[in-house]
Amino acid sequence: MVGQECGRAIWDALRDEQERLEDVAILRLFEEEGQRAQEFSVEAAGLYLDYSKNHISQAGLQQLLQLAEHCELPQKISALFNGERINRTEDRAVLHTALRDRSGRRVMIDGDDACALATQERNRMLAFADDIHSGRRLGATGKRLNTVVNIGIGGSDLGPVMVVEALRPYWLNGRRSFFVSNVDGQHLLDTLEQVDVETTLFIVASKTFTTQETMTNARSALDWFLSNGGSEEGVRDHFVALSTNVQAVQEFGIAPQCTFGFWDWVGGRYSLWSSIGLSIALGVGRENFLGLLDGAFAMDEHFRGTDMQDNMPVLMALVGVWNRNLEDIAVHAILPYDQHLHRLPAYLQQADMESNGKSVCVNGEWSSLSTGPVIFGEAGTNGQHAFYQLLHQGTDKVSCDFIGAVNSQRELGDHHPKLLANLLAQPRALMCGKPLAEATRELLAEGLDTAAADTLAPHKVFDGDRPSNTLLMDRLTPQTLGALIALYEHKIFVQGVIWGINSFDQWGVELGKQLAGEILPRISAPADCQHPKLDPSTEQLLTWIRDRR
Ligand SMILES: O=P(O)(O)OC[C@H]1O[C@](O)(CO)[C@@H](O)[C@@H]1O
Repeated sequence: MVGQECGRAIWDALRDEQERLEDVAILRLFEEEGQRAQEFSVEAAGLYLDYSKNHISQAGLQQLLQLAEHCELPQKISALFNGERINRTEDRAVLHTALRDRSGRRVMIDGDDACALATQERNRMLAFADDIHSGRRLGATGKRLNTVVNIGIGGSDLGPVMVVEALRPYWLNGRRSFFVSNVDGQHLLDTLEQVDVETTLFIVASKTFTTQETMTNARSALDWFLSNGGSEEGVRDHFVALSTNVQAVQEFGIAPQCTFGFWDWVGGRYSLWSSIGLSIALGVGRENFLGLLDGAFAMDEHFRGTDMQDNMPVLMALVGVWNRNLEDIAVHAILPYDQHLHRLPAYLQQADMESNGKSVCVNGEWSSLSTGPVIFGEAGTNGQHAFYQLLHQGTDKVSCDFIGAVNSQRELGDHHPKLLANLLAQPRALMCGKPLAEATRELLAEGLDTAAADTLAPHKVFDGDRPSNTLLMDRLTPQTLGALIALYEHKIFVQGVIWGINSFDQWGVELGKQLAGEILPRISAPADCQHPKLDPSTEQLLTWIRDRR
């Protein structure tokens, strides 16, 4: 069998296997597949993944591996790392991996070595951070720049803020980091209230340097600087830019020596490893920034060099495909049992949903498969007291990633064992559930009479068989964090390959931007002005707004 026919046959076999498993609980699979716990776990780059609590059999997994082969995954992994222009709709290579490859390997792109370019710019950026740390570079009035306000949104915000929060114990003494993203002026105002004009460095982070939110915030920050004692000459000491658009940066008034660049082969949501990571380097220092890159590189090496059946990102992706396409689970929860990873769900929302929330395949045809799930999440245990009710008893299943460190970055009494106990209990509860008979027995043991126990028991039933992964590391460090982020990046890429979509464009964000541009002039314009009519609902909302402004 070749081509499409072969692909169809694999999908048919997968559906047959899923049907067979409908009456087979995950716990039964542990009995049928004696070594399941060992076989369905993998270790790489300081991370340990147990995916045995998914409702998938060894046979199902083997079929998925065949599917990956059929989709030419190994060739596509090579194409990714070798800088082929796999982002077809934007005609770009996708080389965030080159940003963390410090091995001396060359990856040629348009006649240049991407790794060398990355090293050169990283060295400039890190030297700048060193100068700020050592006091060689000061604010305009001679004071140390101990405060950073990163102005960016999406990939120019979520990665840096997530990493800075995750590496809190690594913060250099006395440094303060703020992140402003929302065009809601309150975000900037609330931040400016907390900073001192003489000691603050503003980082304007935008790949395109055209993004409405970022440019609006940057202009307002500049106005604030100038009207709060900052001088025109002082701008060069207090404003830097991170961008691929050097010309727009210059037009804004930031000089080339205060600009750190990157390239169109770095996608926004994959850019924290580039100059976009300046706020990270300023927060945690050169060594820890490099440690982050090294952790990601270790995962890259595992991903490109390991057979698919032992390859962590591949396995995680395939299990995700099983949950999405065979079990029809449309929502995936990211549940880090680590307070310092509290921004990881938000980061992965962009990484996953902007990458794989697509309906059209690379070949331009509508996808016949469901693609990326809805991603949401919250730091454990907070989520437990908010939405886990639905995870355990809701009508729709949600697949989950439980993530945690064996040793806390900061131990306090018996807090961490309690956190770990919850981390292990939740996936176990989701898988094992609690049948009606057991619920009834417990109620009778509590002293309820039979009628009362029978009435209440159905509410205490957990149907179980709800799938999850558990992802552990020894400790959350720059290295393990780097590996964790790279793991998800590659997982998302593999799923895009299986679904036949381009994970590296984001056309779906354009229409809203375009319409906001059309609506903006109407917010304060009188109702009878010459604009063409919008839909009745939007017109009505505009009237309500205008009447109150
Ligand atoms: O870095 P920029 O160009 O300001 O873009 C910010 C974000 O906007 C998007 O283009 C779309 O929302 C993201 O992909 C990107 O991360």
